[in-house]
Amino acid sequence: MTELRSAASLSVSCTSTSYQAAHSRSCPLRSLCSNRRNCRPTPRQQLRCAAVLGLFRKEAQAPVFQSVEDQALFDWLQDRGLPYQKVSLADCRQQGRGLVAKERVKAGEPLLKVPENLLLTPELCLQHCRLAPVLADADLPAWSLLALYIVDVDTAAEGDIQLPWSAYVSALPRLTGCVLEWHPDEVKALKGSLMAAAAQEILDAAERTWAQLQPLIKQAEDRGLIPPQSFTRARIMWGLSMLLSRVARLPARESIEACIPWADFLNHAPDANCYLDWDPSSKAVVLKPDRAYKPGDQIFTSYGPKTDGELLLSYGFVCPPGANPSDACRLRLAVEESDPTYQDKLQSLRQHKLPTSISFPLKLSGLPSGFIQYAAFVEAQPSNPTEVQQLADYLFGQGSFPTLDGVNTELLGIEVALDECRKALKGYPTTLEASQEQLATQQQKNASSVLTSILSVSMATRQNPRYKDTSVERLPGRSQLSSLPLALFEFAIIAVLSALGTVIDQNQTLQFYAEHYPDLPGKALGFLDYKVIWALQWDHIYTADYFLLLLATLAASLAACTTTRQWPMLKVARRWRFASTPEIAYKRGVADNAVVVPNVRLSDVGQALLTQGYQTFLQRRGSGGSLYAFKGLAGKIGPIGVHASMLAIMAGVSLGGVGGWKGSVQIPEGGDASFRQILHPVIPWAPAPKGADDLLHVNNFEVKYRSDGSVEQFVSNLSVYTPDGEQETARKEISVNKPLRYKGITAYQTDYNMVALTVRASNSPLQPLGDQAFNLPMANLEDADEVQGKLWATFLPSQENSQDGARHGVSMLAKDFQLVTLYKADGTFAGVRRIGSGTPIEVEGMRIVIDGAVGSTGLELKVDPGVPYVYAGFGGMMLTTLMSYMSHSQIWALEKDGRVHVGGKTNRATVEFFSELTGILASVPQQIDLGSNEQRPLAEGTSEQA
Ligand SMILES: C[S@@+](CC[C@H](N)C(=O)[O-])C[C@H]1O[C@@H](n2cnc3c(N)ncnc32)[C@H](O)[C@@H]1O
Repeated sequence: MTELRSAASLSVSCTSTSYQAAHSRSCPLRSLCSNRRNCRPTPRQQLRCAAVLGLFRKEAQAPVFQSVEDQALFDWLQDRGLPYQKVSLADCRQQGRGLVAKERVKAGEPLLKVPENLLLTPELCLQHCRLAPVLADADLPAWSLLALYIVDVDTAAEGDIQLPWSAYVSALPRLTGCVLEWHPDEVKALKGSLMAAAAQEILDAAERTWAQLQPLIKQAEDRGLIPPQSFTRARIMWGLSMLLSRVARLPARESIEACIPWADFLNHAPDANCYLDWDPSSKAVVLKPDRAYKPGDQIFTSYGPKTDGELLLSYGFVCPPGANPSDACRLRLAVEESDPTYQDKLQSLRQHKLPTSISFPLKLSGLPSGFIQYAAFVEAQPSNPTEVQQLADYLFGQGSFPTLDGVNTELLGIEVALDECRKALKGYPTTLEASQEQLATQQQKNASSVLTSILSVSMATRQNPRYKDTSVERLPGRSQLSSLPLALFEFAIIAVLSALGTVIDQNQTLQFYAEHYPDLPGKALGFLDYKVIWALQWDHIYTADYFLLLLATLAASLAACTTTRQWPMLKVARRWRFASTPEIAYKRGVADNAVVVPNVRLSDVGQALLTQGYQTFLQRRGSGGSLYAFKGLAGKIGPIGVHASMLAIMAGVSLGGVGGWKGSVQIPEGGDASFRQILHPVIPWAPAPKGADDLLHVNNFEVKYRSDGSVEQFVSNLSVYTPDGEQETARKEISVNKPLRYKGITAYQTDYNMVALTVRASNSPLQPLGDQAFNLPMANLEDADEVQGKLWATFLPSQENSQDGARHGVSMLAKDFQLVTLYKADGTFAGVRRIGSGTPIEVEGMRIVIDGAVGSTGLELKVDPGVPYVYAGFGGMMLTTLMSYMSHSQIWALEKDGRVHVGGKTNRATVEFFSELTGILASVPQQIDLGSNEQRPLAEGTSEQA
């Protein structure tokens, strides 16, 4: 299909199903092809054609590959018939490359579908290998053939010879971290651990393979099949390490071992319960995932129920501590010599042909068979030899578990096991949650740090305190910063300084502080004088550099706590985590809330939880199932919100402190001033507010009095004009607590003054012609000696210039805007007049009428860019504090052997939670037929993983 008709003339619709009809003559694109008679398109060619025509939208979203090798491999796989994939290759950080869902994937849906011709089997290796002539009679095992061929392809590629499968081999990694790549010293470091023998076994097997291949390689070199010295030991070891980490066994296909390109990009998840296998119906290797995935999720498989040690040796990685339910350690149980029935117990064990001590392999996923019986026997305290005998018969013979003196020996066994496990696992993080959280934050480990962590875990298991909690120690900076005591300490200092800032007047002059905090005996707090205030910057605490630094430190503490603790905990809380064993369900809950409920169905438990407002998720597993339910997730979000709100408040305060402008002014009625004249920046480079050049005009200032003469309110009528004074842009009547807000500038009513009296005074030299009123300026005597409160005064002359040089006239005094008191030239009282009353008074030959008083308004102006943040922060804080009080409760339940095992926990109100859980379980209907596996679907609102 080389020549295509013009795309413009096409009206073909094509589906991916038709695309998958590879090599078929029914390809719908054939109708577009001028060469259609001879057209036998390969899938790759079809794809190219379709891409040109824009027909396959899905394939148009082709994955972005990290390397040309990956791209070449994908092209090659498609050429060889890899069907449309719902997954794409992606960089999965910790795990290297991995497969990620491109679209929704359902649980159990067959994925990948790698066809037969893409399996690299030992037969195929024998067929294509350049050494084939010398291998015919060698009867090599599968792994030797696979390794030899991989190395063959790799070596040939170096000499620019492309053997079949070179696209696959070129995309293989050079290192995996498996034990074949370790330095001998690293292997030696395993001495004493359970892994030492396993590591040696792998190394010995690899050496045996090399020894077996060496003569064959030599023969091939001699016969000129391969270049001399090209198949080195290091290369063969690399080939084997590839197999260790990539070969899959296919049970449904006679358990053959093969490399399965594309499928071998799947990474391992310890809790995955699905394996790659041959699917006879689709004639391909498929993965049926055990859970649903949404686009962007990495698809995981299981490499088998392997311990961390086994994973490390073969694959070069370990799971985070506690995350691998298949991880195992050995626990030795024996009857203690101090046991009063020691001899009787030994005798009974011998009678049942059992050793007097057994080392059991313990896994998080389950206990080894016979462990519980043995533990129960060792721990039980029968009172006489007959009871010992009886117990042994029950436990190790055919009988069921007896109840001994009211003690259920089965449960006793479990208790012993749990106790021993707890002791043995002391070196691990204390809860599974802790390890999940670590998983969320853990960085990718390189091979040596992996080794360190394994060593530390194995040493810690032996309770060596040196090695405890190494993963926590790895992040000292962040963990110290997020420590609660540090944050509380910072808080306390900030609170004390803030309190000082409230008590000590801020932003006053040195003279002010010298007057109010003199360096004299009897200082405030015994030490507080103006020198201390000035030196410690307590005159402007909120903008002092150390105060801002403290705020920044507290902000860093809060941010660190949010990112390293709260956020991972929220992520963990949001994750559905089903318990795979009763022990995990118990362990996730707290001890008091672990319950075994017989004769109920898991779906009924789910139903009961639903009605109590729990989000409930049910996962079916064979005849049983697992359930996870939670409520009150908002309680986990709340603390994050509180921190975010505090950060917003601190950011607002700091911004206001350093990025603001401020100033104060007295403007008489009718007067105006530009904002820029009044305001000055707190720091020189603080940006000017938007309306800085506009004019503030005082239309009117008024003091309102109550009927008893007391002041009710100070009211200023203000306007704002454009800088040229032409256009009024704002107008507002302001009063105390009712400021003017204009383009980020806030003008508060803070003070007032009397500027002049408007009078008429006949015979005064100041009186203009006619009876026109004139303004007589008032002096402010507020700060004069012996004056308390406000007082203004003026003098109205009665003569131009007297001959004796003395000034003749009337003195007028006002304490407020209501009354004026008049005094004669000799200082005697002349009378009182109400301002604006119009009643004249005759003094010093003048007839005086006081028409009014001209006031000036005292305004405090501020620009605080942090205000929106502070308001938002406080609003958020109120809401999120309430949210924080909600309990986050989680419940795990697992149906196994006809019983439902339940574990639950909550972060608050534990007593209420326990009684709620008890009530819920009590409300679940009892079932008669425990054998039935049928599970009713949950009601609406319940998500369910099939
Ligand atoms: C079959 S390959 C998977 C694809 C591989 N990630 C790649 O980039 O080619 C197995 C290798 O993937 C990595 N791997 C798989 N699962 C992992 C996990 N859970 N954590 C860390 N590494 C993992 C290990 O390096 C392992 O040797």
